[in-house]
Amino acid sequence: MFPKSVSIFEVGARDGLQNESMVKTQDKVTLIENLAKAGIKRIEAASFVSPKWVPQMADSADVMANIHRQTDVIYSALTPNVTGFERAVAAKVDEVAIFASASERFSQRNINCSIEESIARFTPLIEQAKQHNIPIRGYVSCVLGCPYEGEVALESVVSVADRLYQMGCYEISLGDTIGVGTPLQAKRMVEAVSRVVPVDKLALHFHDTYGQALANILACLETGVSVVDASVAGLGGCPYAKGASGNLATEDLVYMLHGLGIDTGVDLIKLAKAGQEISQVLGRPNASKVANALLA
Ligand SMILES: CC(C)(COP(=O)([O-])OP(=O)([O-])OC[C@H]1O[C@@H](n2cnc3c(N)ncnc32)[C@H](O)[C@@H]1OP(=O)([O-])[O-])[C@@H](O)C(=O)NCCC(=O)NCCSC(=O)C[C@@](C)(O)CC(=O)[O-]
Repeated sequence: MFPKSVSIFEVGARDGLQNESMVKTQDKVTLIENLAKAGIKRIEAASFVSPKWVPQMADSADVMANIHRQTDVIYSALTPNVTGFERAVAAKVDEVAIFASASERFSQRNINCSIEESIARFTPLIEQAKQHNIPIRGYVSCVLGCPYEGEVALESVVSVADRLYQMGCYEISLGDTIGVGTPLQAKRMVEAVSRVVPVDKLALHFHDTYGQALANILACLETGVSVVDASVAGLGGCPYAKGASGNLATEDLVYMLHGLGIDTGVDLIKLAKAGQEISQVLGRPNASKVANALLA
């Protein structure tokens, strides 16, 4: 049984643009505003990580300050530590996201610490977020494979997801960071995690490197999960996962969901135009098959 509706968590402006060389602040703002106009209600708009690590996101405070915000849209940001959280609060984000990994080596490469150290680093951040009444989302990277270790033990995925949930994350987003997973594997992973984290608190975050993301999402929807991360025009990748392409294109996801009779609240044509505009700004082909077909 598929869910009646799916909540789309749009990550193009963060996961997508963190990998692009120096996009103008105004172009980011326009993208975020266009996404909201297309009916997207949850937008990851910024990332308060170290600008030494990811200079592409250094203007996150300016992005947040310049968005013409819609009251029914949640504008979220990544925060790796208390410094990032304080910057996010100053920028008046609606919610923050912490990000851990199920793979030790990816954790070291991405946030310069072990999995255990990352949990310790998140603890004071979570305490402060609770004091400010700011919801915290949790990511687990490398849930279906790691660019440095290859296979990742399912027990590690389950354990990290469980810990982030127990610490107070309201939702756990399961990241196939390098898009290597296949449908049965993805479904089994979600089923395993849902034994410790309720399925209605899980989200799918599948990169499309091997062209499997849509099939993986379809398989996982059968478990009851109803939140899916996606990236308009398939923007992006991860600076610490070489060769990984962007998340599944939001347009392709919306097209499939609407075809299944699943409500998203998104206007597909407006979304496709938003993706086309940012693709033109970046001077790169639009990675959404659906957008290319619709706008032809
Ligand atoms: C975690 C750290 C900071 C550790 O980095 P570090 O070098 O170990 O930390 P540090 O505390 O030693 O700080 C180094 C310098 O950065 C500064 N600094 C420190 N923190 C901040 C901050 N928040 N904001 C601004 N400045 C900061 C700090 O003040 C210091 O400045 P200095 O004294 O040298 O002048 C670093 O590794 C980092 O920022 N990593 C982020 C990497 C990243 O953004 N990766 C991509 C996002 S994750 C992803 O894409 C996966 C996901 C979520 O999409 C899911 C999936 O697909 O799997």
